[in-house]
Amino acid sequence: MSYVLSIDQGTTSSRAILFDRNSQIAGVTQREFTQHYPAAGWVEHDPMEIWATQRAVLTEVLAKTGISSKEIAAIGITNQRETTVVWNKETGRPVHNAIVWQCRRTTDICEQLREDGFEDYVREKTGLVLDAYFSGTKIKWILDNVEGAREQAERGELLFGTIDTWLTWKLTDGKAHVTDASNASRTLLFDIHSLDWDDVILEKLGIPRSMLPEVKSSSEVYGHTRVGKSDIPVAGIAGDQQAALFGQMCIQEGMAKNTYGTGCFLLKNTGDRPVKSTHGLLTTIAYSLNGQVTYALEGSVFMGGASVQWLRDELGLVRDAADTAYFASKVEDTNGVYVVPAFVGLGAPYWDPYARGAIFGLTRGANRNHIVRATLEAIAYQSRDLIDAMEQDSGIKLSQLKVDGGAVANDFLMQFQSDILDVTVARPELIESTAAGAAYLAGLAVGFWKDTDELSTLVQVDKEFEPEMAEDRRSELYAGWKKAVERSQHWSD
Ligand SMILES: Nc1ncnc2c1ncn2[C@@H]1O[C@H](COP(=O)(O)OP(=O)(O)O)[C@@H](O)[C@H]1O
Ligand SMILES: O=P(O)(O)OC[C@H](O)CO
Repeated sequence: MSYVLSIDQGTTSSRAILFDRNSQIAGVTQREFTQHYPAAGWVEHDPMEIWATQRAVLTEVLAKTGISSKEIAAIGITNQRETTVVWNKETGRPVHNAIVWQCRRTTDICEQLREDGFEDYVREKTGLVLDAYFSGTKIKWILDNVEGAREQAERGELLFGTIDTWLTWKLTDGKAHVTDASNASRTLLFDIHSLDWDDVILEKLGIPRSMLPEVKSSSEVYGHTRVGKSDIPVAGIAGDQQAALFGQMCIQEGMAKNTYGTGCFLLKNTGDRPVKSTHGLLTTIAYSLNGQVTYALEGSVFMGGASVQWLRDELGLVRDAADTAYFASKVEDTNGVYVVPAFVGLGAPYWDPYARGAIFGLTRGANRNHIVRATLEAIAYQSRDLIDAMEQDSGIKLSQLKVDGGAVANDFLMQFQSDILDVTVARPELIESTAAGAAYLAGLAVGFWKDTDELSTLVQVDKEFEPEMAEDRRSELYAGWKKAVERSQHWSD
């Protein structure tokens, strides 16, 4: 057998990617699916459409490459995290659309829990903040709002799963109702210390334990799926950001990756210690492998590449995202301009939902190039905010930042990131780290790859960006950023 197949079920598309033994991509297929916005701030997906598109791309990638199902050693799954599906065990039909991680409909439930003094307990047990982002309150919403759902759940007729669980259940014809520890750690229901569902939180949210999947490691055979005439083991599961961490082989304590997509997701491996953040970062499970759980600290930037889309679509300052590097490099600096892209408030370490976007430092000489450059720089400043917070929380200094995601194609951004952090930024040859991570986890489980030492030899660096900026310049620029952020805060309060 020569390949491992990775299923990458993201927020906007379902993809299938074939990796060979050298971790080279042999084929990719992708299908977008419908986003449902039934009310302001609400986001849903149809779980059957997710399954149909995922199944279709799986078949298509084999047809497109002419690779036989007999050549596939294992399937690994990586997924948009937190998104919640509840379905009937007998019929296999979801009782409601999936409630997507972005959906804000359960903000009031979170507010109520906070008023009840539940926040510290949740933080302590799950490592998360009490927010509508996570699955727990979304399950409660479905049980409270779908007619008859709570009674059915109490009779043991309904199952819950994040997208990994839903897909594994479908792939194995309902035989495996499982998740992995990385996905479980995003539900708001999982005690990341005892590694079990937490009965106090389940009781508070009125969620019967019988709905919940069995929590497995991130690399083992969960079941088999029939493709053509082969029964292929489904053997790896990890949430997409954790899969990217593994795909970049950030397997030692202190190693970190930042994914620059629509938003930026920064994860730092903290080894076998769950580190409690005092700066609003999340404590999460990176992966569970060979009987050992590895933890991570996580922080996210809401507006990463999305702020480049804003330059392109709303301001019309560039025609293509890639042009930003050209315009930014036409000037020596931003001429004192700072863009704070707090369009939806600010996340860690500020957590200010009332902050709003702003451009500071405009003078008569400020032009398009300065604004474009300041927007790219803002992505790097926000990432530095997170890295500083992580260093303070974990006491571990970052030695190198590994990067991936669509926006890492931007050399200007990568160089500025290195300059403002005073750290080497390493861009891998293979920027499909997420899919690679799921493939590696699955391949390890079936012996396709021997161990992480072998995998580490497969991850090749395309380019390393070394810091070139003088320390006093770095301090001056970053101090300006902090001042700009301060001015943008509490705006719509
Ligand atoms: N050369 C570039 N410079 C800056 N931003 C870019 C560049 N290419 C893509 N982007 C940004 O990266 C994002 C797409 O990256 P991707 O990893 O596909 O995101 P996602 O997985 O979140 O959809 C977009 O927001 C886009 O604006
Ligand atoms: O689907 P993505 O890549 O935008 O990732 C979504 C994250 O997993 C949400 O936590």
